[in-house]
Amino acid sequence: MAKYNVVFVLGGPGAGKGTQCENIVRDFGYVHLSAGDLLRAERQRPGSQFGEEIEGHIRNGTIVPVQITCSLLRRAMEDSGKNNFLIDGFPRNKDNLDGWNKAMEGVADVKMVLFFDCTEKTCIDRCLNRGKTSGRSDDNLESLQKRIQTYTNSTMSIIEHYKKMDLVCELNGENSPDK
Ligand SMILES: Nc1ncnc2c1ncn2[C@@H]1O[C@H](COP(=O)(O)OP(=O)(O)O)[C@@H](O)[C@H]1O
Ligand SMILES: O=c1ccn([C@@H]2O[C@H](COP(=O)(O)OP(=O)(O)O)[C@@H](O)[C@H]2O)c(=O)[nH]1
Ligand SMILES: [Mg+2]
Repeated sequence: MAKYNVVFVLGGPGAGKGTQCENIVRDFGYVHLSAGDLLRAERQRPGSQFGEEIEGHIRNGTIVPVQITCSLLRRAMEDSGKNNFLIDGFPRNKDNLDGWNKAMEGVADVKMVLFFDCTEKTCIDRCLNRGKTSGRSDDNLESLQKRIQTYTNSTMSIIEHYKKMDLVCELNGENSPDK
């Protein structure tokens, strides 16, 4: 049996992944790892050789190469000393999926995928609203349009892949956070 249990949490930008992961942590005691947060922290780390590359992808709504993201996730898992993880915002494309499968086979089992389904309009409205205080370089209309495009063109097929494996639990992202 693999050492780690993983639930992937997917959905468009602003679908509520981070919000619901916090709720799940509060009620069920998983460790929440946001791939985006880990990448933003690595971007800020003095001496990081990946800072500029990460910032370019974030601003453009494109996806950072899996070697970088998967190493950050794996290190965070090891450093936590825990076994059950919510991995939020990953895998986002086929490169992510293939890289994860290669690196984590026998190390982590994907038990389930939580998919927050949300309309484009809600996603955009929420991220623009979040942008008023988030300070994020990608919570603006131009970046958001690219992020939605990446989500439609690259991430949806990953959700489909896990649907075929019968691992997806689909939730309505339009609901209130409590519901
Ligand atoms: N169900 C919801 N209804 C209304 N606003 C929400 C809901 N879920 C999250 N939000 C707000 O929308 C923004 C994006 O939510 P977040 O959890 O960061 O989404 P994601 O991680 O999927 O981008 C945040 O400002 C958050 O407070
Ligand atoms: O596995 C990941 C997760 C995030 N990102 C980058 O980080 C950005 C922000 O991701 P995050 O999940 O924080 O955004 P959210 O969907 O929560 O708004 C994405 O658009 C990508 O550019 C990435 O390249 N790989
Ligand atoms: Mg998030």
